[in-house]
Amino acid sequence: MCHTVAVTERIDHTLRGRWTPTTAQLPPHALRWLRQRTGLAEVRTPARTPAVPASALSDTAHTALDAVVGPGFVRVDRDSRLGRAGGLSYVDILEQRGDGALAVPDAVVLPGSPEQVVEVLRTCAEHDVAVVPFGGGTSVVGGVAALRGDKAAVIALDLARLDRLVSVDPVSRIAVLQAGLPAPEAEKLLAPHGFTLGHVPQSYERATIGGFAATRSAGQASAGYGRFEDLVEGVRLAAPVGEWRLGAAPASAAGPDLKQLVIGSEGAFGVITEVSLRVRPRPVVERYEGFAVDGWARGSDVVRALAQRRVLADVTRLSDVDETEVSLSLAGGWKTAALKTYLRARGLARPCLLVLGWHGASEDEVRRKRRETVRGLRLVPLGRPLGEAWRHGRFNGPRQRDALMEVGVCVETLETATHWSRVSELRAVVREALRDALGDCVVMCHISHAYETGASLYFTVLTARSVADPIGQWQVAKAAASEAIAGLGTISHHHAVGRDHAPYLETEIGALGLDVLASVKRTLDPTGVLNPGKLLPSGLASRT
Ligand SMILES: Cc1cc2nc3c(=O)[nH]c(=O)nc-3n(C[C@H](O)[C@H](O)[C@H](O)COP(=O)(O)OP(=O)(O)OC[C@H]3O[C@@H](n4cnc5c(N)ncnc54)[C@H](O)[C@@H]3O)c2cc1C
Repeated sequence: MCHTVAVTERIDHTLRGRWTPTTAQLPPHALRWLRQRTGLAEVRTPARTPAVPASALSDTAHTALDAVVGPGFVRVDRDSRLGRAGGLSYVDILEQRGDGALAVPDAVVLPGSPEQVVEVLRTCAEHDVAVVPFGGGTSVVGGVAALRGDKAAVIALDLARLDRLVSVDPVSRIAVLQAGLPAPEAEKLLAPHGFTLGHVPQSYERATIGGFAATRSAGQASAGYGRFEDLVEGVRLAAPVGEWRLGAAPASAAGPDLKQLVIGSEGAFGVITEVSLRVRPRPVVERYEGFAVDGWARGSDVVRALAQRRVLADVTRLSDVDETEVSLSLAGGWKTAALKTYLRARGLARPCLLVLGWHGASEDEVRRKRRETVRGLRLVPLGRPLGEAWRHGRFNGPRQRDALMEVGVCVETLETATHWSRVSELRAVVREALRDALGDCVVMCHISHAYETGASLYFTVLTARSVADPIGQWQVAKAAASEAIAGLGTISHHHAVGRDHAPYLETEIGALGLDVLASVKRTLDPTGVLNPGKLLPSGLASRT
């Protein structure tokens, strides 16, 4: 295990003006704590500028694409191409820092309408060009890696120009939104109609409507508003073979729900151009509070009871002992010291932080919902400031990651889900696999999505980054964790499959499941131009 601190340049994740530039600095006490726990020492490894090869897009393909989207919307300049080279996983960021080979698209193509998307796909199929649909580019599973498979070139199909609110049906509470709309813009367009989607993942600032649908995303308020797929009423999909529209009614017995073949298809079957979504009245009151429970077992029992009594707060998030300790250690200051004293005084030897948040149309409604949630649980209340502090900092994760990476930390997350009877076992085996693979490391876990039958587990890992092979170091740990998960839980609760989980998909859906998906792909994308190497393991789509 390497024990180093790498002082590096920062990577700017701002794309199209979205994503607040990093300002977070690690305070000295946090750095001291990290050195103690992971053995960091200090060396300098400045980021290198990644190599950008000449574009392999042929002149004929370029001219044909120009004819579809209009001049200026096929871009081959270095900055446009680099800006769409990969997503935001730890490995993506290492590659963007020059650690490892970064796949750069040969061009960025920006269609202006759903019809143009169909034409772009046909043109790409004709000219042997692979297509990577690109929404906000926040994938953390290699979903937007610019892989060309066996094609001559690869484009990033940037959906930024599909940015309209197409219609609102206030009676049915349905809005049709174009796929390239980033979440904050979608909310701005819905607000004058009095509606919200209530979908707030940590990648909210950059992620798009199409990206949410394509990855089966889950937001922080999933207990109240549902996962993204629960909001989807209908989809409009562009495929190389033509257009497919699905979702005629709120419920249907007309055979299997084919919409579900599109939701979660990760750009491998087609490009989602519009989504009909269930919208809800915007909440007037939001209230967040912190609570503590003693130990993980008791904490997960509490969340299970809430889910099974169907009184989960709209936001329900339980940190394990390690995550609670790290939050308190990194926060520092006299307030944290007072909180630790208070927890000890209340007899909590192994405190786990529980954040609960309720949304409603009035103070009365929120008070009623709160009463129903906390009734009979004997939680230790930590007050509204702690809940508000969580809300205030809830998009800070990526910024903290940048600050940690800057001082030489390997920091990454992974997530899964399972049934309640296996939640604690799954947490234990993943922690053990990560520790065996990484040596000195901190592994934290929380539940942020709960269901009557089970919950998601979200892990964050911190260790000293290997200078010699930072990507290999994480890949070994990720493989160990994925193998530990196989058979006990899902390979992904909300991050999707992408490139990184594709080798493990068969363990979850079986060889027959892979064949079903491959045959759907062959029907919609017969020449296999769409997102090679994502969702389905490479080569599978062409298997007969
Ligand atoms: C810091 C951070 C926090 C995150 N937190 C959460 C979280 O709380 N919850 C959560 O669910 N996810 C989270 N994610 C993961 C990610 O934000 C989601 O997967 C999100 O849904 C991706 O949206 P996007 O628009 O950025 O899609 P992209 O990253 O652009 O694309 C994701 C995948 O979908 C495909 N795709 C994109 N748009 C379309 C389209 N219109 N049609 C067909 N395919 C398309 C891409 O080809 C790719 O395979 C997080 C990511 C980061 C970096």
